Amino acid sequence: MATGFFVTGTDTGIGKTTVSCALLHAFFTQGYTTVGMKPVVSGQEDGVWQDVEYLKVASSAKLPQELINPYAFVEPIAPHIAAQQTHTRIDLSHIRQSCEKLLAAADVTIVEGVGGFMVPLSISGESGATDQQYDTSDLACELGLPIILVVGMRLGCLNHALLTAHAVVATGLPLAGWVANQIDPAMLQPAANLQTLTEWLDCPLLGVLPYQRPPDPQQLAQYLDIDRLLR
Ligand SMILES: Nc1ncnc2c1ncn2[C@@H]1O[C@H](COP(=O)(O)OP(=O)(O)OP(=O)(O)O)[C@@H](O)[C@H]1O
Ligand SMILES: C[C@H](N)[C@H](N)CCCCCC(=O)O
Ligand SMILES: [Mg+2]
Repeated sequence: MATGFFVTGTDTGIGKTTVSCALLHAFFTQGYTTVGMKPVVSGQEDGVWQDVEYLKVASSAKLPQELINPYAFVEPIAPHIAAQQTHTRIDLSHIRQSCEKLLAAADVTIVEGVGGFMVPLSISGESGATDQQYDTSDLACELGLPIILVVGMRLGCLNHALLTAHAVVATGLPLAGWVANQIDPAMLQPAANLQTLTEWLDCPLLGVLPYQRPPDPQQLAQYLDIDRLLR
C-alpha cells in the first residue's frame, strides 16, 4: 500500500503538525508503516525546525532529512519571503520527486503544508511576471494527494474553513476529510460551531481533538477515525 495525504489548515499555528503526528500514530497503530514530510518549513527554534523533528519522531520509517524536508528557512516568516531573501527557488518538481521516494518507502505518507492553503511559494523574478506565481495549493496539485483540512477551532474558523474548502475544491483535489482541533479552551459555543462545520463542509469529520497541554499526538490519535481515509 502506498498512499499519502496532504494536510492543510485554516491558518498557521492551528495544529497541522499536531494532527499530522496524530495521523501518523493512528496509521501505525493499524499496522501501517508511516512517514511524515514537511516540504517547506520556516522558523528555526534552538537550532532545529520543530515541525520536522516532531514529524520524524512520529514516523515509523526513518528516512533521510533531505527527503523529509527539502526546504528549511531560519526566520519564522512567510516562506516565499524567506526564499527571496536567501535567493532560493522553491522547486515544486523537486519536492514531488522527494515525496515520491517517501511514498515508495512507507505505506502511508503524511505531508504537512506550510501555513494555510494558499501561502505563496514563488519568489518574484526580474520580470515580476504574475504567471510565474505559485503557492501551497500548487504544491498540493503537484503532489496530487487527497487533502485533509485541519480546522483550528476558534472564533473566525468558520470563514477560514469554508474559504479553504472552497479553494481545495477549486483545485480538483479530493477533500478527504477534516479534523476539528480544539486549540481554544475558551471558545464560546464550541458544539454549535462544530455542528455548523459538520453541515457546511462537504467531507467527513475525521475526529475532534480536545484541548490538551502539551498535546500528545500519540494519545490524540485515539480521537481520529482513519477508517474513513482507507475506503
Ligand atoms: N489540541 C491541542 N490542544 C492544545 N494545544 C494544541 C493543540 N493542537 C495544537 N496545539 C498547540 O498549538 C500550537 C500550534 O500547533 P502546531 O505547531 O501543530 O500548528 P501548525 O499549524 O503546525 O503551525 P505551523 O503553521 O507553524 O506549522 C503548538 O504550540 C501546539 O502545541
Ligand atoms: C512561521 C510559521 N510558523 C509558518 N512556518 C509560516 C507561516 C506563513 C504564513 C504566511 C501568511 O499566510 O501570512
Ligand atoms: Mg506545523
